[in-house]
Amino acid sequence: MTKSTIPHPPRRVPLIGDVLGMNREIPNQNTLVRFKELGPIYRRTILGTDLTFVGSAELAAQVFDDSKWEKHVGRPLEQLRPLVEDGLFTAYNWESNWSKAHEVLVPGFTKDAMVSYHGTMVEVIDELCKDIESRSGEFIPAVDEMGKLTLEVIGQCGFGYSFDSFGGSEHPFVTAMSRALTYAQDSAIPLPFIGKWLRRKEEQQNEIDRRLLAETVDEVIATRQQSGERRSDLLDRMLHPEAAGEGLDAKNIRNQVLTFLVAGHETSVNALGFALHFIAQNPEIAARMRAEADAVIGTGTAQYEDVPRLRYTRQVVNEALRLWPTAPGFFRAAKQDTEVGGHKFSAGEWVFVLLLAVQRDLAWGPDADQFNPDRFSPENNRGRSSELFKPFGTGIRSCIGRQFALHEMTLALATLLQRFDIAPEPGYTLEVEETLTLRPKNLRLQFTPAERR
Ligand code: HEM
Repeated sequence: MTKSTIPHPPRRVPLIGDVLGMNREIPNQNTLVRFKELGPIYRRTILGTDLTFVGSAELAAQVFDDSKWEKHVGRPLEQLRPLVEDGLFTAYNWESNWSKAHEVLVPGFTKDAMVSYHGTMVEVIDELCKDIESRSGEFIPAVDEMGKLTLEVIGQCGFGYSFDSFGGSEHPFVTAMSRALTYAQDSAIPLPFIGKWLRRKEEQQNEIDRRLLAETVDEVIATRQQSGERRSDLLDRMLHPEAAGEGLDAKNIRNQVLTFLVAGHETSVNALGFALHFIAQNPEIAARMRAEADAVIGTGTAQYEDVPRLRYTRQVVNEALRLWPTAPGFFRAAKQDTEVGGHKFSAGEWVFVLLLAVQRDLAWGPDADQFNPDRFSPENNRGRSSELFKPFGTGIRSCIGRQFALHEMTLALATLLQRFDIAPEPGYTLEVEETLTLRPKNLRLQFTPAERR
């Protein structure tokens, strides 16, 4: 079988290619639907560029094989390069700064490091609860509210910097970041002719956003340098590397700080949003989480060791990340001539693995589209193949912040459940919007102090 046999959407337009049936607003959800029509692998060819999508566990397993495939910095990630250049997330595999930074920063995510961040996470979650309590009974925009939490947590734990998120209006960094990600996503699909001209205004806005993001990062770094303070955090590790010669240059430190502010914030906030949506919609799930939090944490403050014992809460987090992976997929490139599902790929060719489809593979059962945290119970976890659940990516370039995110989200949800009854807005049905990530659109929830406290 040759690569030309890979299915493509119907009605190919001469010269331009497979432009019909594209959806620029929700491209990932559109791709999910296409798999149902075209099978687990298909290709759009637009203006000569091939975009190949993989959407089943069986084919994903082939592409996750690190001996044949590796991370690819795809178009949307390339669009972020003017902003974060060779930061960990967007670095090309061959860039020496990737391995340098990986070595310097991995110790910032060990168990000891996580223990050191725990107290700050507890404090920020407490501030979040106070903020929510001051608006008790109102329907509040849940994603914006969780954004205050995740920005403060990464700002304070990673860089000893507070964005004063609970002080007043949203920090301009958040708006600029969200727009920059949407801009990157929009650039993922090549635009025929007139598109470039239509995007002039967005390009200008993107310039402004990039400047603001860069200025914010400079302020975060300058604040630390001026104070001369030493802390056990990510910034300290970069500014004062343990071994001589291991250091990152100033430009790369800047790229890493911005990378962490974006990567450490955007995906976690949206995952919390999805989890809260399902918790609000399912009172029996909320009741189980609350009973667990009461049993594990009791009436005091959550300790570090409590978090791994919040097993059901973690199942809820996992299930939210399965059904709506906030990083909806990632790119993989062939390291050698190889095959996927019998289709030939030459070295350097790439595919986009849509987790949104892979994590709903029928191997999860006929109800794969339903939210059910019991899928992740210890007995159901036994024997499941790992490619069915990859919300944090795969291989050496998978998420460095995985434990950080899981600890933060589990702790935050358990604390919120202990303190509040959470109700959905009447009539709300989940709609998912896409920047580079997925997020619940217009999700507003009502938090009322839990009656028994
Ligand atoms: C629910 C939360 C999160 C999700 C779903 C998530 C998902 C991912 C995924 C899928 C990748 C691999 C992307 C690729 O292969 O192109 C990745 C990489 C990365 N993530 Fe996360 N992430 C989350 C939270 C975090 C947090 C909290 C941090 C930082 C504190 C972080 C920092 C990074 C970095 C720096 C990379 C690039 C790693 C490398 O290539 O060396 N992420 N993440």
